[in-house]
Amino acid sequence: MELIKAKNLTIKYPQSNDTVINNANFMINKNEIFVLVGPSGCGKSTILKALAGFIPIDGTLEMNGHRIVGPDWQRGVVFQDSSLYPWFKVKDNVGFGLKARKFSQDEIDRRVSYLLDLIGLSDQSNTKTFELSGGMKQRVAIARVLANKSPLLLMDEPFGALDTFTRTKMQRLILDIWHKEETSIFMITHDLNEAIRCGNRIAIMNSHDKRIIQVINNPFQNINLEEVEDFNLERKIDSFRKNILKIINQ
Ligand SMILES: Nc1ncnc2c1ncn2[C@@H]1O[C@H](COP(=O)(O)OP(=O)(O)OP(=O)(O)O)[C@@H](O)[C@H]1O
Repeated sequence: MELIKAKNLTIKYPQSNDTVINNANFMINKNEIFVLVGPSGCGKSTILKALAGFIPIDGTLEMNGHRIVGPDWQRGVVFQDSSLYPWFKVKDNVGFGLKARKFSQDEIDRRVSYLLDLIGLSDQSNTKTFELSGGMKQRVAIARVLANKSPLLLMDEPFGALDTFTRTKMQRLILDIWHKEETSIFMITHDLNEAIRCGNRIAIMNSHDKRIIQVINNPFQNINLEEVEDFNLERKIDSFRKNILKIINQ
């Protein structure tokens, strides 16, 4: 089932004559992880900003058949350095959006406690956010977005600032969250192994077409490439990765 539909999506930033995205056409299904890869500067974040409703577009961009005209709770955004309130307790950062939407304190407490359990930070509920590690902060940022039950999470290099070990753990967490919350995820990454581990489908941009040029099904989701011992499987994944690189460099 289709969640997002982009038809002839074209984007120019105000005060610039350059067309950054030119006639892009793609769709994102309900309950899928749609990962976008491509070279630096090709327009990945611009597409994410359009999906979030942060920037004006030409063409059509719809969610559940309704035009995206601005930011709203239905699309939650997680950036590489998500801006949490450092002096807030962890639980207050997670419940912030719900409070703003005037949910009852009971509902907020219930949802926040469930989410802290989900991200493994129940013990840090009352800790001030600035005291957390980078990986923990990113987990709080994800929980804060999940609190709103947005049908679509938009993630721009969410683990880009984390070390490899923490990153691998976060990828597992995302897959776990995705199973439990039945949400859809649009994720940008520079790391092809991350794309292969997380994505149901991988969308590819190159440096000159200004649009998504191909979307491929990923048969290797949920496989942690660092743990693969089967030589044949490793070869298959390697050839899949090389194919993606070939398309990026086209
Ligand atoms: N606010 C802005 N105003 C004008 N031009 C912009 C703005 N933001 C981005 N651009 C331009 O749009 C193009 C695409 O940028 P974008 O950030 O979407 O690329 P990206 O693929 O996400 O890059 P990266 O992988 O390095 O994050 C670039 O040429 C960039 O300079």
